[in-house]
Amino acid sequence: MMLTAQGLDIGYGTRRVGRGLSLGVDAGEIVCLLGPNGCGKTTLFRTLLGLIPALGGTVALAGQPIAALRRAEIARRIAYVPQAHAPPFPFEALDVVLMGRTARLGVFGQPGNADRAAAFAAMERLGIADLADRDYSRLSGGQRQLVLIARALAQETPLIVMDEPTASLDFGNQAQVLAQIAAIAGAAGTEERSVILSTHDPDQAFALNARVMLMKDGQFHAEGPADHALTDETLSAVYGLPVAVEKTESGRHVCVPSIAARSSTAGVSGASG
Ligand SMILES: Nc1ncnc2c1ncn2[C@@H]1O[C@H](COP(=O)(O)OP(=O)(O)OP(=O)(O)O)[C@@H](O)[C@H]1O
Repeated sequence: MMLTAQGLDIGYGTRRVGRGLSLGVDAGEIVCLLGPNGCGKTTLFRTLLGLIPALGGTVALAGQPIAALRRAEIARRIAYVPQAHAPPFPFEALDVVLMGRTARLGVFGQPGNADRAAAFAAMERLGIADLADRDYSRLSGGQRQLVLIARALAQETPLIVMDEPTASLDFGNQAQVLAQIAAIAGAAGTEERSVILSTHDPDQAFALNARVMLMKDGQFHAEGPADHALTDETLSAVYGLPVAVEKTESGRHVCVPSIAARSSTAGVSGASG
């Protein structure tokens, strides 16, 4: 197991956001965390990364308790792709990607040509090499997100944690990033790489053939392969409205929320009256 959490209680100081959370991430696996706004996804990620302490339970990386690992040791094992925000001062995009190499350098190490090459290669892989010398703070939200994913790739860790990696991306870039996530997982040289991501789009869990952790109010409501964990019943219960999981002619699963209730009839009677 690349990462295991057992009986994890998460939150901030005395404010408990979730309790009794257990999960494991295997080598090469994609785990998809789904759940409504505020259910605790980001808080769980921060706890798994050791950025905030667990309020109970344990997190272990390759069998070692995260509480006993130094920051640099954690950074060699997990890369974090946070939600993209503009930084307060300008950096070249390539320099942002280069930050992913920092964990691999010694205390006084400066990134060298090999690091710059690795950073640039990560950008090329994501199709954003043309952004390398652009000011990161002036990129679009989607471009910034891709730069942060490149940074995580350049970090060359066995596990990447991504907090809503497609949130600010357009339709085409969402599909591109999903394809990259599928390619990234299970293909890091000789070792297998794992990805754990959160998303608001359950269709993505199907598209990625991911293992799903479906969260509600700080607890796991359902878990397992997408077609097992994501059903009409579980999605309707967690999101609080009727949802139907349907299969398209091409064999893809899509999750369709009910939004029909008022609009059509009200609109028609309003127009005729
Ligand atoms: N620094 C903080 N201090 C105290 N409470 C916080 C802090 N950050 C978040 N919370 C609270 O913790 C709960 C879970 O928030 P979290 O950001 O983990 O949810 P989320 O599932 O990631 O939501 P979203 O889908 O909207 O991003 C929320 O009620 C939030 O208000």
